[in-house]
Amino acid sequence: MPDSSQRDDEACMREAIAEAAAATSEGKMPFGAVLAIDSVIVARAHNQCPAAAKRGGGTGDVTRHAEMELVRLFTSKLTAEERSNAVLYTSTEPCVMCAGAIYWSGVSKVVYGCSARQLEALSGPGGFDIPVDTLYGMASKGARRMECLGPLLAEESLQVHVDSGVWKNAPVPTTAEFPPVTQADLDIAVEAALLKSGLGSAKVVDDGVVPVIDLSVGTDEQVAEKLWQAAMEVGFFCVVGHGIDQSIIDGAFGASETFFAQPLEDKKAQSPLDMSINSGFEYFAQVRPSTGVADQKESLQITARQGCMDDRWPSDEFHKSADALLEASHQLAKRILNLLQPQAIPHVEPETLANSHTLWEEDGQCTLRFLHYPPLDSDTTAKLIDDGYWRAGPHTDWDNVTLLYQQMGQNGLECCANPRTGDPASMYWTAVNPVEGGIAINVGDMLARWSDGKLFSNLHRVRLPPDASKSRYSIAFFAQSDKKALIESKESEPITAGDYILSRIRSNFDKNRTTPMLIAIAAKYRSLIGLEAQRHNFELKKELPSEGLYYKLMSPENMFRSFA
Ligand SMILES: O=C(O)CCC(=O)C(=O)O
Ligand SMILES: [Fe+2]
Repeated sequence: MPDSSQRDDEACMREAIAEAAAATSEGKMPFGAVLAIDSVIVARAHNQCPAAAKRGGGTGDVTRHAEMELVRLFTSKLTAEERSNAVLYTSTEPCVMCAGAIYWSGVSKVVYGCSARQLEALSGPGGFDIPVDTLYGMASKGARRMECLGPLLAEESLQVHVDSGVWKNAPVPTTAEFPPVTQADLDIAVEAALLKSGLGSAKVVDDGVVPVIDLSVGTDEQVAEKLWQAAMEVGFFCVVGHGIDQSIIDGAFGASETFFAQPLEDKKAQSPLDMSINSGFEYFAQVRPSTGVADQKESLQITARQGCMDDRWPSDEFHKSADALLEASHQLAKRILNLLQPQAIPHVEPETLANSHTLWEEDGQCTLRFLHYPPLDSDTTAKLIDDGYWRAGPHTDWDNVTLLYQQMGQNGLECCANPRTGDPASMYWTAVNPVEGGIAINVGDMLARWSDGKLFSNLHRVRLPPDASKSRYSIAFFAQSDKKALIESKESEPITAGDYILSRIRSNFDKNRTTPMLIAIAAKYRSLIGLEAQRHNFELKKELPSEGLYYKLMSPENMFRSFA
């Protein structure tokens, strides 16, 4: 039976361990500490070093260990006498730096959870070579003594270290220990695993293997079969013979160049951004979860829903050109979806998928996005590439299919297998260069959901070329089912397309959704993709220097599918 002082020590230690867990949920290193006087907690703190920095993914103040934070906090508030009655509880045996700070703080006793040696089994050698009691013994020779106790509740403290997912030798919990994995969980894990994928060492296959399919050759069945193969094997393909008049495409690119050539203030004034409806002009504002920095682009979003573009058309000419391309793209997307549906979603009525896309109706979600990647001088470009910037950072689209219009000579788009496919051998980037008269097409997450993963959405990105002295223009049409359309997959719960998009936003940015299961999944995909995972994109991004707009982008309320 523990005596009352041991019970008190354990109660206080649990508070220190809770602080360590709080650090994890903020994307910080998993260490916590509290100060107690007569077993009443009077101060608490946790580590403030970003976990991503530990993995080489960012910067951080390395002195912000939990004990340092705590000592700084209470030494400025408590008298010397109060401090001499205080006990400091820390979830893990202090390092040399913190041991020094604790000693100088004048507390009477320090209690630690797991020992540094125990942590080393998870972390690998960590430079904690001098056990802290030896250290205090040495320091207090001839001066005052400070009591040192531990390990205490080591297992509970170590569990927080394991759950944090930051230590390379920590066992990855098996899924058997957790509830079944849902699609939303997978989505979060994959998004998490994407972080820094833009900087990954994946090889680039420049003379890519993106299939080119002529839609005007063969029967519908034959074309459907070719599309299906391409969608299954590569996820990206290029269609020619699609029936869209080149003059419509050229007209839209012309309107795009005219619009983007204007002064920034004019563009903002002509088409003000409303992120809640994903409409309007955006300038270097879209931050990808995979990179944590803004895409080097400006774009104009047109969401084809009633009212979304009211007072947002830059000009009548632009309106006319955009409408023509929107209409033609909508028709082509519907045709492609009709061809894919029998194999992708055999359990729903024919044409259900295609018919779930309306234009300009009450709950339409199709979007046409005009993109411009402005030219840069060579010094700026070199610096941006060095700092991990992309014209468009790696991402998957959230829609059913995307039609992407490119212009000859304006390369840079690359695609890569989705980590969900689970085949590390296919994790390389392939150029998706423009093809004369062709439209690049890719599968998005929504179709992956409809089809229970028979089809996968692909990662893709737009490279910042070493010579970025010329603009790149592209136009993307995102075919997205109407808000009220029900995505009836066989294996996942039915969900409306509107809620699906919202859940993607929430799942990415709701820090409360952190569970050990997600950590396990992220760890699994991290090893598959060979990239650093980061479970707390939202929290991590709060660390990054960014403009106000960025915070708006990150907030679920304000950000309606602006990451597609
Ligand atoms: O500009 C491009 O080629 C790709 C754009 C893209 O992937 C997107 O906006 O989702
Ligand atoms: Fe995209």
